[in-house]
Amino acid sequence: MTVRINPSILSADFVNMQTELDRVATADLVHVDVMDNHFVPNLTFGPQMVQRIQDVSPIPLDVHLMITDADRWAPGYAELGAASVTFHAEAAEDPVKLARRLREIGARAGIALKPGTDVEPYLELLPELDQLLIMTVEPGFGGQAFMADMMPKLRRAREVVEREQLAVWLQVDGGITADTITVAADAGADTFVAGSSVYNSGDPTENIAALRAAAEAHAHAHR
Ligand SMILES: O=C(CO)[C@H](O)[C@H](O)COP(=O)(O)O
Repeated sequence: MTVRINPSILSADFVNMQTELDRVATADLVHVDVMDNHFVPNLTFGPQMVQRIQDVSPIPLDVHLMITDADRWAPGYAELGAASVTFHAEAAEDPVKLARRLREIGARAGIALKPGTDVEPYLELLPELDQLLIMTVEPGFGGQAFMADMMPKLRRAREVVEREQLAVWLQVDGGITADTITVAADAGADTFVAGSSVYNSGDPTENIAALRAAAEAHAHAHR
């Protein structure tokens, strides 16, 4: 199983974004948290900033929209060249229609589930998706503690992906460290978003390598 490490620039220095992107060039995709202060109580940036990130990033963009009215805004992020665009299940009127639109434009389409959102109603949508994001913190802020009680959702999604032989990436986001990543890998995640543990101490390249090694050991042991 391929493991992907996606550093979250929510923990980066926004004033030196180009340098911060270059520091995570050994990762797979850069996770870009778009927050509107409506869907979550925090505000980051919008399409103009993400366009500039796209222009200068050494690796592809994994855009995570924590915004209301995803139907209106999500296609623009696909159009600017993001490799993947993930919206929250509650934020789209018709998640399947929006996922199809994103794929038509050429992006990978993802749905994100907050901790309080049940996975069951979304399992049948998996064939329409390229990735499913199981949040392991309440969306909105970096630096929160990993919620291990989300693992049953992940195991359930992994079960369906394996049974149906789907090429859907299972992503976790929130509180991912070299310790917690092993728990998420054991439960079936293959794509790991990490903000604080990549940027907040030490060297991002070494942190990414440590996360990758820990996840790979468990992803392989698991299957
Ligand atoms: O989506 C997010 C918050 O809503 C962030 O991507 C996530 O929290 C990453 O930060 P950390 O690794 O510090 O938990």
